[in-house]
Amino acid sequence: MFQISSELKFKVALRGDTLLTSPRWNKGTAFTKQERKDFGLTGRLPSRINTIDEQCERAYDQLRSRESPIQKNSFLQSLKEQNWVLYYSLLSRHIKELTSIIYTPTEAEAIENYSHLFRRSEGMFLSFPDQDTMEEDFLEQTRGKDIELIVCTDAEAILGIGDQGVGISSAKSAIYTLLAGINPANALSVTLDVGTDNETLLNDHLYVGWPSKRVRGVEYDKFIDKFVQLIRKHQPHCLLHFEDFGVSNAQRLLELYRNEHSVFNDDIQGTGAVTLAALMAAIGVTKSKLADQRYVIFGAGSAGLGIAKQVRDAIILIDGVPREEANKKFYLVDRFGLIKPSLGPNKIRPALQEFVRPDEEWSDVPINDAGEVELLEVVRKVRPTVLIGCSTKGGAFTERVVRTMKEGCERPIIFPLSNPSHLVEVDPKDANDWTEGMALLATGSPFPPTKMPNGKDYVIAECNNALIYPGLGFGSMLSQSRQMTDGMIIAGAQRLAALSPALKDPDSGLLPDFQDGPAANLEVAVAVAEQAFDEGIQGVSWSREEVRAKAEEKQWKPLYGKYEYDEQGAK
Ligand SMILES: NC(=O)c1ccc[n+]([C@@H]2O[C@H](COP(=O)([O-])OP(=O)(O)OC[C@H]3O[C@@H](n4cnc5c(N)ncnc54)[C@H](O)[C@@H]3O)[C@@H](O)[C@H]2O)c1
Ligand SMILES: O=C(O)C[C@H](O)C(=O)O
Ligand SMILES: [Mn+2]
Repeated sequence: MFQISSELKFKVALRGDTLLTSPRWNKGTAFTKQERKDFGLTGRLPSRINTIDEQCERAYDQLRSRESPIQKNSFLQSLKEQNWVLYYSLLSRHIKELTSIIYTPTEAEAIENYSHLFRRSEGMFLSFPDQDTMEEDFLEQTRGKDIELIVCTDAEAILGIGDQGVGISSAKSAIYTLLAGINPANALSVTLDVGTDNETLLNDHLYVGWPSKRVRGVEYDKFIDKFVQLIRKHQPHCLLHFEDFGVSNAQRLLELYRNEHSVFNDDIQGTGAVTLAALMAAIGVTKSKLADQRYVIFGAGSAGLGIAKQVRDAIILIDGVPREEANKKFYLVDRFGLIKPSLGPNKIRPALQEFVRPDEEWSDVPINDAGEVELLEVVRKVRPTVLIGCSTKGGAFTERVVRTMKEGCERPIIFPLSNPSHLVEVDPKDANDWTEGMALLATGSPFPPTKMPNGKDYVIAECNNALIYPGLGFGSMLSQSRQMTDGMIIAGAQRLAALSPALKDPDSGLLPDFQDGPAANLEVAVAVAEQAFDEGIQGVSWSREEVRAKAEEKQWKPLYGKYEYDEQGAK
């Protein structure tokens, strides 16, 4: 349980209702008698003074009275709007249970219904038609603030549920606080509203975003550039986290800006890193090497390509394999089947070039009516040891696909990573049954343990980027590196892999449990910051030996401090 720290003291300039309606400063019934007097609250609150434990107990009881996950999500969203300390304190006490409510999978439903559940706006909305005032709008909310983290999205490819217009996902930012201790006052979620091609939203008169088709091409690029340059000008040290951009923009924008600013794309790099960690744990169980695997990746979008590149880079770095040779270990399959040159340039993004398989290799393999090599045929020919899904196609790893894979290798490593839960490429229970308990499994959304043939539970690791991106980001913020380098990301992934419970017991989950997400992300952050020192790109004056102590010191905790009224104090 958290203790009220006598050392935390704040000078606060808000009084009465403005204090009670400030989620950052509100303590509700936990205001002390003295504070009630000093801040004009005595007549505004019932007499009894509660502890944070009592407040959490009450809030948890209220939460439990909501039946469905989406009702619980709405309740927690309201709580966040009322009192940050109480919200994060409650989440911290029930991390595993409540992460699935505020984040994946329930957030998908909240996002889809954003305009109908809308009560109060959160974060910043920068809309295409208002771009002339973008700088003023940005400064209005950020002037005088030390923004360390901006999570931004244009919501074109939210999870696997596609274009959601302004269905904001502020959960990514909340997870930074919950799992890495980022001060929520220093974080900002930004929605870049460039329209939507989602007809349901466009036809919905309650849709709260800009009701127009998506802006694309030069106009889009200019809008994004205006935003990025604004950040470079006014918040040059902040980490810019890109989330859920469409496949035609994600990689491109990352490459465009990553050398100029500390930019991070979660779907590409966060997913690549967490999947690399899970794979390292899996090969620890099978006692093999990354370079010994044959990889089939189904879904060659942001996540699929991010994983291929991340694992390829690790094969080069760790196993010393030349790049060309390492590339050949990957087989990418997308909606048009295996990625090979004869698909033509329209179906192969330039970024996929390194992983295109030669047509000759497939001349003896059956094709479908559209001339494509389907997943089953790829699995038959390649006999992969690793099969990863990030396709948004629920159920794509059929019984035939999984059984065929099992025929070709003893311990198939199968990671169906698409979110939310109903889009999972194979239910882990089925994959476990079809492989007689031999598959090493990890999923993107949380799933319950499955039974092994010997009756033992097999824990399904949650291979979700939330297990690593808060730590990657925190490590970069802590070291004030101007870039998030590949070396920093690999260092984070290696540290996470080293925490795998499967290294001690092969039947345990491949990755730490989400309940241990804060400890895991702290370790990742330390590794990332140390790597920044090793690469000489830290922007701080303290030394590498102090990284851990500085990390612990910097973490925000959901604790009430003592308030003193001061006109010049915080607002
Ligand atoms: N577990 C995680 O941490 C994690 C991280 C990122 C993404 N994801 C999930 O992965 C999925 C993809 O995300 P993304 O960001 O890469 O999206 P994306 O839009 O960039 O990529 C999706 C890719 O899948 C392909 N695809 C669509 N339908 C297909 C089909 N029927 N067969 C084969 N391929 C098909 C698309 O052509 C595209 O290349 C989503 O469900 C997302 O939730 C999971
Ligand atoms: O949001 C998640 O749960 C993971 C990932 O970023 C995704 O897009 O699915
Ligand atoms: Mn995402």
